[in-house]
Amino acid sequence: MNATSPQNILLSVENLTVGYGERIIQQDLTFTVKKGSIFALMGGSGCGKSTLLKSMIGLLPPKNGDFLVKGENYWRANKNHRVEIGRKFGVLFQSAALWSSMTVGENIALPLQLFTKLSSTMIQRLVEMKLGLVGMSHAVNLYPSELSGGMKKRCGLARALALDPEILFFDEPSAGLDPITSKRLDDLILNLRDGLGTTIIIVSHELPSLFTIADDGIFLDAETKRPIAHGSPRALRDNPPCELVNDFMHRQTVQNPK
Ligand SMILES: Nc1ncnc2c1ncn2[C@@H]1O[C@H](COP(=O)(O)OP(=O)(O)OP(=O)(O)O)[C@@H](O)[C@H]1O
Repeated sequence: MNATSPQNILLSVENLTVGYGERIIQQDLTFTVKKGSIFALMGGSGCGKSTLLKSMIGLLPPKNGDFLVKGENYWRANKNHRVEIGRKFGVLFQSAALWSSMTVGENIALPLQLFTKLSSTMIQRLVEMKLGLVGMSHAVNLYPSELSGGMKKRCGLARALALDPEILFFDEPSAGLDPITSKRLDDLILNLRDGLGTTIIIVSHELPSLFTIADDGIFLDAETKRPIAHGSPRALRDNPPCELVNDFMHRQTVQNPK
């Protein structure tokens, strides 16, 4: 199958406009995400990356345009059907958003209890399996307050994986992590893509991480409120289409000139 054939397209964003109230944040957003790719939403602070992500995960209805998931029109579907389509999604927020009053194991069990009819023994097994995937089996009985930032991220990821999502959305996964922990998270994300075939949409400012893991993406501009470049972070770094993209992609990568 050709890499860009329609069968390979998992998500299509078509002429999407997103914003809050009367305020438009981004418009004319048109792009596709291929199955099994790691797709980056890039751009400077405040350009609207998280706003677009919110529209893609069902938290913010778009002002215009369409968002198709495997050919199904997400926002034009009725609410029940939209929830059903959303069952394909897993989300990891910047804060990991674990419930503080529950242990890690209980946090991961919650979506399984809410959305499946599995027995408690089976749920327990799945919790152990998901924690094993992110290397956090030992944390099953710990509370979020007992975890470091990196551990919280990995447990948040285990919860995002609870329902075997086809599509994972990450909002700034590396924020606040040291470079080694951040690199481990990159490896984990690559393993999910390569091992489970998960498609990943990622918002991140971490250029080294984006150059390592992302194979496609879109660059949003705050001033024109439009996307100004498409392509992988590596391609945009090596062949920037304009000065803004060039500055963004090179600012942190020019190292040891002599
Ligand atoms: N709930 C909200 N209501 C109104 N305006 C908002 C809301 N959330 C964000 N904004 C505004 O939308 C614009 C885009 O914000 P957004 O968080 O999407 O940008 P971003 O590209 O993700 O930024 P950063 O990289 O700094 O996280 C900003 O001007 C912000 O102030």
